[in-house]
Amino acid sequence: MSGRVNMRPSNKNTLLKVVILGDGGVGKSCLMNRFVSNHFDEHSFHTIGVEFLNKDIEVDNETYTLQIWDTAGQERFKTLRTPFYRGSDICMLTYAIDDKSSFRNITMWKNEFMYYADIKENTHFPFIVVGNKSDISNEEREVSQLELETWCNENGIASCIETSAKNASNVQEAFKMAVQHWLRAESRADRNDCTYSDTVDLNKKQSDNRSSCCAGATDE
Ligand SMILES: Nc1nc2c(ncn2[C@@H]2O[C@H](COP(=O)(O)OP(=O)(O)OP(=O)(O)O)[C@@H](O)[C@H]2O)c(=O)[nH]1
Repeated sequence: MSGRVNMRPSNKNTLLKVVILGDGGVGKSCLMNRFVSNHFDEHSFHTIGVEFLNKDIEVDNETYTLQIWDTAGQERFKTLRTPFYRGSDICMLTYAIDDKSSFRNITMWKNEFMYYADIKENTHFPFIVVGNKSDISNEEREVSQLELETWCNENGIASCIETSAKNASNVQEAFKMAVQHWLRAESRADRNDCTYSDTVDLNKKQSDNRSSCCAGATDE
């Protein structure tokens, strides 16, 4: 028996909830607007609470509907944003590469997300780290790509990318990378569940109304 079990009808898009977190001013709203409407606002206002937009994306010949939640990064809006973390499929931890303190704070954002989304430690949750404003000059840069990669390695995060919402560099790629990361996490979870079901004691009497993650699996 092989392969992961796809339980959804093939004509339905998978809906993925993506939450974008990071300090106020790093460009979360601009990233979402660049991705959804290919638009950039030089004078973007601070977000109050949360806003969300949907956008379809094709990855590996499958279409996914991303429900993107743009949150308010300012500390005073914490109680307005945290109730929306639960049920997220992907978390985008965002900083601005010309703002070192926003980079240092991604640890705080990760912890805040884990706590309010109720994600257990050691869970392979699909985080992606995004260093935005890559259009700035070298003189203005405060966080190197090496620092980004080192932080991700130390924190067990496999996906990181530098973007510019301003000139659209890597924005599509960041969301695509996020979905690919989610797919890897899903297939790992499926494998773990199937490993469990493979080791069920067949001599033990089982109830008739049991459910199995591997129901409908086919031999290939
Ligand atoms: N140079 C440059 N500026 C950007 C980029 N993305 C956003 N900005 C600017 O950064 C400022 C803040 O952008 P927002 O998208 O509102 O930031 P935010 O993270 O949503 O901020 P909060 O809503 O307060 O959490 C705006 O003036 C944007 O024009 C980028 O890629 N490059």
